[in-house]
Amino acid sequence: MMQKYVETKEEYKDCILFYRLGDFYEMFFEDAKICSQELELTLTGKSCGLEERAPMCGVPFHAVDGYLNKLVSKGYKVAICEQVEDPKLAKGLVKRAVTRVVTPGTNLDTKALDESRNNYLMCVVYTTNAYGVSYVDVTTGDYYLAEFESENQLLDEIGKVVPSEIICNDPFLVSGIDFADLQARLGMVVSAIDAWYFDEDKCYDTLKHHFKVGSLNGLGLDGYSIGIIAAGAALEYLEETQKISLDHITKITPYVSDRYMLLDRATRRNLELCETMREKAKRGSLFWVLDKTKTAMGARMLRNAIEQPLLSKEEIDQRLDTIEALNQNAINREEIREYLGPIYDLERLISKISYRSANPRDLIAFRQSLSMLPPIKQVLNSFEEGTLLKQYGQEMDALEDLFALIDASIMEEPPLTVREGGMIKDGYNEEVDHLRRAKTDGKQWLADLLEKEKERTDIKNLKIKYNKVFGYYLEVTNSYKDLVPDDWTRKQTLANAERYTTPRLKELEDSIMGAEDRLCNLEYSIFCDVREKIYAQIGKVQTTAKIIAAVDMFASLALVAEQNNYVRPQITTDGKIDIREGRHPVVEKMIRNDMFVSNDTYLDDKKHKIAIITGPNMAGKSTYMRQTALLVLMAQIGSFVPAQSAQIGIVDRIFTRVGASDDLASGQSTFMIEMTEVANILRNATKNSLIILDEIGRGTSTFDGLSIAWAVVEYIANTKLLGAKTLFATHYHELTELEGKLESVDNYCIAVKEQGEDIVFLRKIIKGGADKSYGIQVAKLAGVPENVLKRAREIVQQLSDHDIASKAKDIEVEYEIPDYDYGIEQQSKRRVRKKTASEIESEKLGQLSLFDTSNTNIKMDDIILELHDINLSDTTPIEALNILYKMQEKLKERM
Ligand SMILES: Nc1ncnc2c1ncn2[C@@H]1O[C@H](COP(=O)(O)OP(=O)(O)OP(=O)(O)O)[C@@H](O)[C@H]1O
Repeated sequence: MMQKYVETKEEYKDCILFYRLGDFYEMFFEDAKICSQELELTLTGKSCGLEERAPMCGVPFHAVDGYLNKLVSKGYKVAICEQVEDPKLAKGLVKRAVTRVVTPGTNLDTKALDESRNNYLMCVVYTTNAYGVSYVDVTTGDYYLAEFESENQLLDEIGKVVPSEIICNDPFLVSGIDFADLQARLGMVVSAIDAWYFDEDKCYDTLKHHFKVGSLNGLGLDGYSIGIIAAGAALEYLEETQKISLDHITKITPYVSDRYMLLDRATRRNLELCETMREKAKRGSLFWVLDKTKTAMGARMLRNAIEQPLLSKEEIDQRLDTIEALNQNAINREEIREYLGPIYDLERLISKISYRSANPRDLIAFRQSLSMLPPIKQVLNSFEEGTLLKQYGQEMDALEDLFALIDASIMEEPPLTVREGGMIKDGYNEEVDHLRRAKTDGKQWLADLLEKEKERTDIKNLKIKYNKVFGYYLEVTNSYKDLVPDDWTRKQTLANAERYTTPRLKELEDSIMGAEDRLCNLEYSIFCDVREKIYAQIGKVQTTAKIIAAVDMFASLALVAEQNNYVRPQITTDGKIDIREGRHPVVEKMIRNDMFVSNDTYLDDKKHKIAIITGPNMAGKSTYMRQTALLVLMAQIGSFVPAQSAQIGIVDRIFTRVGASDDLASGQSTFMIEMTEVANILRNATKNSLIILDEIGRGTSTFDGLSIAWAVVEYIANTKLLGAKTLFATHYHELTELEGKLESVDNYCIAVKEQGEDIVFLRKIIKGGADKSYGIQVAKLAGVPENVLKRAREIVQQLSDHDIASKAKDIEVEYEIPDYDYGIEQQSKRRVRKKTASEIESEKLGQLSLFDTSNTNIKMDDIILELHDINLSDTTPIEALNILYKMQEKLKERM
């Protein structure tokens, strides 16, 4: 047995092997150690012919689901090895085989999954210069494919889809994506699968075979090639590892990127669309505010809509019309929502039916859901001709025949198991009724026999009992033992009773038990037949489920709009964003008593492209900018928006660069991440994009930061270069000078009121630049000790006496200094460059006079060698000062 085990384990090296032994799944060796730790199981041992006993632990077969889910949710893959023949009939060792491999992306146990999100398995295939991607949710049958040219686009897609598991071919792993990092950061399992899965011909054949078509032409996949490979490989992998029917995957949808607004992964995270940045929680996200859906299907559709704002005015307007129609008829809306309440997850139920694991209770849940369809259809039909809702009403199949079928066949409260009978309703099948009667009549037969034997033997407390081992028997307590007649046969002796059978009792037992067995088998086959009949209509059920999801999503958006006083945005294509009295949808819910202060936004693609926003810390700059991005995004998903009025010119992309991101695990410095994101924005934004930049340049020295920020604004403002609409928050007040210099830049600030030494935040955005930073006042609010504040005030005073910033502007001094970035050979070569910010700052502080090496004949090499790793621009002024000071000391020594 252990030898067989080792052979099987060899085949499933990357999985934990659950090896079925009787009523347990056992794990051995390393697997046992992992499981004992992760599942808190006792580690025992088993002799296995080796010197040491094999570490072993096990879980009971009937409770396996919980343990499986625990392992899978921790990112393990589990191979289930079952006994595939009846142990009683086995000659020698019982045959065993792996029947399923459970992984995070293929978990079918819906109890373990978040119902408001899809559980995707993503397959990525990398060829010379493109990525083919496909993602499948086995629990719903959703199946997509896409193609991307760059790694960046692929990572954005991963950020959108958030699959639970990625499978890929080898080149993908070596193409530059660090999959261990991906695994750690995104918490998803990434693994390479065999190359044969990606064989092009085989992938085409897999798809043709699955969709039962002679060619792929009819599937709408024209123009896709590598995407098809990913799709074929994904399907093949599922077939191989799951060994379940995949018939519920009835269509494949190509992802059409020009239908949706492009949101990169940093923006998704920064805008907290479906989860918050830090806690990764739903509460505090846009989804949290907008989700009042009643069904799991509706929640998933809403989440997908939030992740994919639209670009077409027609499509957006159609959604807005739908919400308006629902709110003009709030009674209908609430009626629909009431009917939606009892609807279970039809998509996941029909998938369960498709892979034949649905039990009778699932069918009852299905029936209960179906019972709500006719009234919903009726309400939908009452909407005006031409509306989407009316269209849904007309298209929706209320599936009354399936309801009638389950209603007539399956009992109201059936057992969970399918093999023990008690599922099929009386009157549905004649033979079932007949066998049931035999069962009840059998009881009477037994009662009659008992009476007769009591009379004959005079054993007063004679009983007929039943157990699984002995079947029916007569039980006599010891006090009556002497009265037992000769024709009874003893079956068992207990401490104070004896058990007997008689020929007649045996006869009755046979017919009763026979009826029981036949009934169970018959009920099971009828149940399977009902399940098949439902399965036969899977296409209709899936279409109806999508309509229900959409209706639920719209009803939710409508209700949220009404409850929170949102307005319908006016969607245009003129590039103008004109929001009056806009509010942040999440922050306004988080703060108490309607304290949120609304603000206007005006941007266009001509004279008001860029708004530079200054104002003290805590004033509300970030909130304001995110609010603008969120309102545009909400409008483009077709939702009403929190404002008094909003005119939204469709944007093709939203980019954000906000605060420190949580990419620290990737091993990059904060400043490096900041600059990477800025670079990404400048490379990918178009003149129709909306860009949110929050304090860029903050991560480096003041002057470098200011210069970068300045140059970025210039670049964006220049129509020939970029010309995108931009909100730019900054603490560099110097940037406000750009208003005069660049035509399309406006200054705004968030107002505060001074009250003695303190400030009061007014949260109102007004024209003009802020005059002060109020950093110390905010530090006071945060509880920084008074003596620190006092000292800070003194330093501010000193610094402003020097007025570094204004003098810095005039400095154009150029002097010779080696460039540290050059190779050793070139280091003595003198280059001309301007002073760095740190040097100027140091100079102005009067603590160091800058040295000039031009009149000395010192070779710089030695000093440079020591300073080689130090980049001045990455240091604080004080550090820069120290470095320069050390250099000066060394120079003095040499001189
Ligand atoms: N319009 C508003 N109405 C009411 N409260 C607001 C408003 N805007 C912001 N706030 C509150 O002020 C807090 C600080 O806002 P925010 O983080 O946007 O400030 P900030 O100016 O970006 O600060 P910093 O420059 O320090 O990053 C928010 O958490 C929010 O609770």
